[in-house]
Amino acid sequence: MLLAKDRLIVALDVDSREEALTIVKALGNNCGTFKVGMQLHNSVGFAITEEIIALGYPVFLDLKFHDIPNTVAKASSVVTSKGVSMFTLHASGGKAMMAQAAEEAAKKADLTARQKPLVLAVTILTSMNQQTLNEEVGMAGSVEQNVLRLARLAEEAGVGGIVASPQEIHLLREHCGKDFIIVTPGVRPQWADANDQARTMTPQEAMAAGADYLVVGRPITKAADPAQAALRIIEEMEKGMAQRKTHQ
Ligand SMILES: O=C(O)c1cc(=O)[nH]c(=O)n1[C@@H]1O[C@H](COP(=O)(O)O)[C@@H](O)[C@H]1O
Repeated sequence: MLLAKDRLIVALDVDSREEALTIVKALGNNCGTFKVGMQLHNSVGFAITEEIIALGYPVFLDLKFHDIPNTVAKASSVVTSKGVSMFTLHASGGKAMMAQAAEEAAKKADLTARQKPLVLAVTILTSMNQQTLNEEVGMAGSVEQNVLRLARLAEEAGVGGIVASPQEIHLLREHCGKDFIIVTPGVRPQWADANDQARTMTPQEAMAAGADYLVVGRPITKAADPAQAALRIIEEMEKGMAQRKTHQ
């Protein structure tokens, strides 16, 4: 049984190795996984992912692959060979893309005796709302309908889980398998700014709704005391997990 702190993923959205390692050292074991995204990866390359793994922390490499199946499958093989624990692709890349990525990652993990990474399909970005989805992107239907459709496609394709906003967790828990992992960014404690996130909930609400992991960036990394902010969030997550148990 994972503790609340093991279910907290901290997004290292910074530009340099030094800034990233300062946060990693400040938080230490007060989070389960560090997320390296396109900002940090494109600034300093794979070296930072390898360095954090060498320090003994799991890394979620969030590069959100979205390309033809062969290209994404090969990229999935590469990131697996680096020893990442989780990585992302866009569910809207389609079933074949997701299935081949999951297959290649599993094959590479076997070949290199690495752990099999959790492949996560991003459904509808948490920065989008009903209006941007329908009017800008041109996807018909509600956000919830689209998240659920893409989540089902991801499950059929054989990836391990999805990324969705906390507001869809109840729906996903109802319709997806119980072992299908739900990772939720767009998490905002009452004391933090929403920034560019549109579909938010507090850490307590997201855990009570049934999230497996929360992704939190700025409320921790931009806090005056990141370790203290992480501890406050973990306490809120614990309360949410306790509520979930009494509901089940
Ligand atoms: O894939 C993600 O991690 C992701 C998907 C999504 O829909 N929304 C989203 O915010 N994220 C990531 O989650 C993190 C959220 O950071 P904060 O908004 O600073 O807490 C960022 O690193 C985003 O790239």
